[in-house]
Amino acid sequence: MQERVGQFAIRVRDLVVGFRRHIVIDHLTLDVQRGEILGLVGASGGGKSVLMRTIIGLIPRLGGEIEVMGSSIDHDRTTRSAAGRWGILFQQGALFSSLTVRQNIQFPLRENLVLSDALMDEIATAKLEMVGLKPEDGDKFPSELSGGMTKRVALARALALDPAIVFLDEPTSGLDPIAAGDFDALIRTLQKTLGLTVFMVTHDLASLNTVCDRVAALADGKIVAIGPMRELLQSEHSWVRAYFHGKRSQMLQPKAS
Ligand SMILES: Nc1ncnc2c1ncn2[C@@H]1O[C@H](COP(=O)(O)OP(=O)(O)OP(=O)(O)O)[C@@H](O)[C@H]1O
Repeated sequence: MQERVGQFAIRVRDLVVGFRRHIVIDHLTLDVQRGEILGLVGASGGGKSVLMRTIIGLIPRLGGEIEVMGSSIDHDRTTRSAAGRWGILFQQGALFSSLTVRQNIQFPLRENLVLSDALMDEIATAKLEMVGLKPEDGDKFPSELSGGMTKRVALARALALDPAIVFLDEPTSGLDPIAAGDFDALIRTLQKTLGLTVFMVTHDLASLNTVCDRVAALADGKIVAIGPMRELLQSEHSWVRAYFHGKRSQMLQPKAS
């Protein structure tokens, strides 16, 4: 099939990443389509975070090519020039504990733009609303937030610069199933209303089932299967089969009547 120009938010070709003699990502190729929610699964320590951090230019690569929204990613020059192209939600939320929620959301704005205080406040209030929080939550400090609220604030901060892509590292970890389901619904709503591309590392089988358009499985440093969840469930790859058809996964799947 001929590829349309601009169809991909992220294109990774033949990527190699390693530390000393330890190769973590081994000639990996991956396309993420614009506007899709892609879930990335893989064994613990298998390289999911390394892949995500390499795509956003935080880790240098040993070989291969990375393109994000049509621009190639260069480890040394990425951080500043990339501002606004993507937002990131790290695993623990990573909010600044000495700043209020509002100041946390405004942090990327202050770093990258020159705006009046009034406009900054307006933007922070709009982002809070976008993630289902109240304007008065903006005055709280991170220590006063529940786990679910922390994730929402971290998401609001990731959205501060109106990015085209958001990277989410295990967004529902540590949340109870109801809060996790609510967060999944929020991600889906934002993807639909803002046309976001979402790259999500997750172990959460419910998220993979309900939110992701496609799921990519990382094993042996490569993407060994990619497609809608129903296709992943049919994969013959031994690790993918063990992941989705192992005892714990079976418990989550409805029993045939
Ligand atoms: N800065 C670093 N220096 C050296 N080794 C690293 C570094 N960052 C990651 N690694 C190694 O790379 C491998 C992949 O780590 P990574 O954090 O990407 O795994 P993961 O798939 O995200 O795991 P988990 O699901 O447990 O979070 C591990 O062996 C880890 O020790």
